[in-house]
This record gives sequence, C-alpha cells and structure tokens, in this order.
Amino acid sequence: MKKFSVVIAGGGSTYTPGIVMMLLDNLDRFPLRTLKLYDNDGERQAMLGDALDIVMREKAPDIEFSFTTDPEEAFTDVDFCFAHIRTGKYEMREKDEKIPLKHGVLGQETCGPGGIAYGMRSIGDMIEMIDLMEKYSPDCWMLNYSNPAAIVAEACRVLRPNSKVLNICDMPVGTLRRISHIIDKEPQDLEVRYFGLNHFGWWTSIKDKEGNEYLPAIRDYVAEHGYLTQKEVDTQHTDASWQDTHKKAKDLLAVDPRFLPNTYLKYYLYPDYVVEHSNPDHTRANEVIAGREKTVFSMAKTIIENGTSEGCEFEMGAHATFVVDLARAIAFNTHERMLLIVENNGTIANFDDDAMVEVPCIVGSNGPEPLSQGKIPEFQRALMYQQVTVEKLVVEAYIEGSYQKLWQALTLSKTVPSAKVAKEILDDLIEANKGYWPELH
Ligand SMILES: NC(=O)c1ccc[n+]([C@@H]2O[C@H](COP(=O)([O-])OP(=O)(O)OC[C@H]3O[C@@H](n4cnc5c(N)ncnc54)[C@H](O)[C@@H]3O)[C@@H](O)[C@H]2O)c1
Ligand SMILES: O=P(O)(O)OC[C@H]1O[C@H](O[C@H]2[C@H](O)[C@@H](O)[C@@H](O)O[C@@H]2CO)[C@H](O)[C@@H](O)[C@@H]1O
Ligand SMILES: [Mn+2]
Repeated sequence: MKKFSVVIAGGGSTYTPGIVMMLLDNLDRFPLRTLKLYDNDGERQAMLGDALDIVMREKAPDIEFSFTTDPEEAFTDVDFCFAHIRTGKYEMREKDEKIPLKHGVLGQETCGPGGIAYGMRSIGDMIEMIDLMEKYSPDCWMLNYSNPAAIVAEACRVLRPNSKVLNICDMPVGTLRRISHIIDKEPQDLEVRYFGLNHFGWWTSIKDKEGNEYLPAIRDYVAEHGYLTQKEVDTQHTDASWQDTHKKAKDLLAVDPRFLPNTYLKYYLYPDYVVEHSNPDHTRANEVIAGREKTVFSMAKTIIENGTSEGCEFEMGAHATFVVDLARAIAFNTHERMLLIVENNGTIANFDDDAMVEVPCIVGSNGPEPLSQGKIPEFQRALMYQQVTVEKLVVEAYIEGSYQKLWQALTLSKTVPSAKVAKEILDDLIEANKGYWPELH
C-alpha cells in the first residue's frame, strides 16, 4: 500500500497528540512515511514535538518525524495537510467569549460575536497557509478543521475557489456516536441525511444499511434526555458545560420535533438561556486552559522528563478517525459518505447556490460529491439564510476592510439584540483584535 506524507498545521494544538495517536492506530488503513508538525509558535510546538518525538521513536521508528516553524520545510513533499490552527490561541478565545458577555450577549468560540471575531482573525492565516501548501506541494490536499469552519469555508470559496481544501467539522461525527449508542448500533452501521450550515443543522433521517429508519426512536429518547447517553463517549465531554449542551438538545428538538438538531443551535434558539447560564469571568476558554491544555502539556512534560512514554500515554482522539476516513477517501477513492462543508449548488434545492452548507457527500479522489437533500422547510431556511448572510458579510468585511459590513454582520446575528449593542461590541472587539484584524474604515 502507498505510504503518505502528512503535515499537521497547528502542531502545538491540544488536539495534536490525540491525532498523532489516532494516526498510529490507523497505520494499516492509512500508512505513513513522513509525519511533520508545523506551528508559528515554536516554543508551544516544541513542548509537544519533543514528547511526540519520543512516542514516534518508540512506536513507529520507520516513520520520519519532525517539527518545524519553517513553512518551506513543513510544506515540501506532503500529500495531506491536516489543519487545526487557532489564530490568537486561547488568550484571544477568552476575549471572544468575554467581550460579548460584558454587553449581555452570549460569548462563544464559533457562534455569535465571538465566532465573528475569530473568523476575522482566521481568514488571513488560513489563506496564507493554503498558498504555502500550493507553493511547496501543489498536489497536496488540505483537510481543514480550524474554526470558525463556516467563515473559513466561505473565505476559501471566495478567495481560493480552486484550491484543494476540504472543510470538515467533528460535531456531527461526535453526535452520531451518541445517537448510535441510543439505538445500540455503531456509527459505521448508520447512513444519515442532514442539512444545514456548519454548527447549524439538522438530521432528517438515520437509517441502517438495510434501510430501517431510526429517527422516531431516537427522537423519543432525545425528547427526554437530549443526547446524554449512559455510555461516556469521550473524556472531554464529561465536562459539565458539554453535558449541559447535550442535555439542552431536548429543548432544541421541541422547536421542530421532525428533525434531530445539531447541539450548536442552542446558541441561536436559546441565547437568553446561554447568557443566564454563563459566568462572564469564567468561560469555556478558562475551562479548557485549566483542563485539556493543562493535561496535554503536563503529560508532554512528563514524557520528556522520563525519556519514554511508557506509563504515561497520550489519549487517542478516537473521534478524530474522521480525518483518516477523509484522507483515505481521497487517497484510495473509497467513496466514503461523510458530512462536509461545501458550496450548495442545488444540494438543498430551495437554498442559495453560493452558500457554504454542511451536507452528506460521497468522497473520492476527485473530492466531495454532495448528495441532494431536496427542499427544506421555511423555518430552517429562514434561520439558515440569516446566519449564512452573517458569514458572507464577515468575509466581505475582511476583504474590503469594511466597518459598515462587520457592523451589519453583528447586527444580523440572531444572538445580538440591536444595532446599538452590535456597535458597542464591535468597537470593543476592534480594540482587542489590534494586530490580528485588517484595519477597518
Ligand atoms: N472543526 C472541528 O470540528 C474542530 C474540532 C476541534 C477543534 N477544532 C479547531 O482546531 C483548532 C485548534 O484547537 P485547540 O483548542 O487545540 O487550539 P490551540 O490553541 O491549542 O492550538 C492551535 C495551534 O495553532 C497554532 N497557530 C496559530 N496560528 C497559526 C498559523 N498561522 N500557522 C501555524 N500555526 C498556527 C497556535 O500556535 C497553536 O499551537 C481550533 O481552530 C479549534 O477551533 C475544530
Ligand atoms: O470547547 P472545546 O474546545 O472543548 O470544544 C470545541 C469544539 O467542539 C466541537 O468538537 C468536539 C466534538 O463535538 C466532540 O464530539 C469531541 O469529539 O470533541 C470535539 C472537539 O472538542 C466542535 O465541532 C468544534 O468545532 C469545537 O472547536
Ligand atoms: Mn466543529
């Protein structure tokens, strides 16, 4: 079987060790010859890089492993770039979450004003990285899960329409795993229909390979428990805030009991609830800094001090197998069915052609072929149109350096009550994002 060369961009990410462990576990399905880490923060990356170097020498000495901050070294001779960068790191995530809360508006990493601020930071870095990839490895595919994926995907559509970039989110993957537990199946036994935007969608069908429909049974369960399941799906999601999110899905379902909701809809359908249950001085960023980041980096330190990973193993990001599934689909033309963020072009019959939507696709060597999802109801169509217009305005504001368009984007967001509040938040965000955003005029 052919062996591949992969670079993980955002090598210092808290997810990097989990992805590397997952790659090692999947070498029979996706063999590697080279694995590189690339980050623009050398110090942060070296902490994980030194530890992973030990892991790789112990577990897969035949794979050439390295880490670098040099783009040429990182992107030369690579078949796939797995991208999970966070422009501004947790320091800026904290501001994205806390600034809107100061104005009584929800503070979230990818939704509402926080997501808009993060989008304005991410676009430039993502486009620069795509250009580097194409310069040094013109045939390379970028599998991007850097957030905010909806805005990043729209920016790619507008600014780099012909680039080999696939935008994917693991939320539907994670939720499908919970759903499969509810009906005592495995995710790979199930075939779904789904429509929406990234972090903004609905399942309309969940069938097994024989064609039996499970949606009514799942709906009955979700109406009572949300997506909370007996079996723990992963450690990160034992955090109280995530448990609350999974539970809240029952209130999302109540709004339209025909379809199973993506948990992120809570930020749009119940923003008042989210604000009431937020602590403006302690947000999800603080939880992650004290939780996942601390765990991952202290484990790296221990491995480096011990000179071995024996007795102290990084946890495998089991959910992250979707990355390997996607890479395999392209590399081996497997025609895997996966949810991806793609240009609509009629996939949702009564939605704009030029909207980036999240839908099931068949993925092969030529990339994704979206599967028609037919017409969607007016309620969902209107919500989606409002949100996709926010995302488009952000990208236009970035490209044109337009204060007006960014103000409009914030005003249009369902999470913001008025143009006045939108302007106050925007002015604070501009101040906080100096050096990250283009100048607005
Ligand atoms: N799409 C999904 O479903 C999904 C799931 C999980 C995480 N994510 C995303 O993955 C990313 C990483 O998350 P995290 O919590 O581990 O963050 P993190 O801050 O721990 O890691 C991000 C890394 O990216 C690096 N970085 C920033 N800008 C860069 C650039 N221009 N070039 C190279 N490296 C750069 C940072 O230095 C940092 O080491 C985030 O964007 C997060 O939202 C997406
Ligand atoms: O608040 P965080 O940093 O813990 O998580 C934010 C991310 O949440 C989603 O991804 C989850 C996924 O839903 C779950 O199944 C599990 O596998 O972990 C993932 C990563 O945390 C979301 O899709 C991402 O876009 C967010 O970045
Ligand atoms: Mn996501």
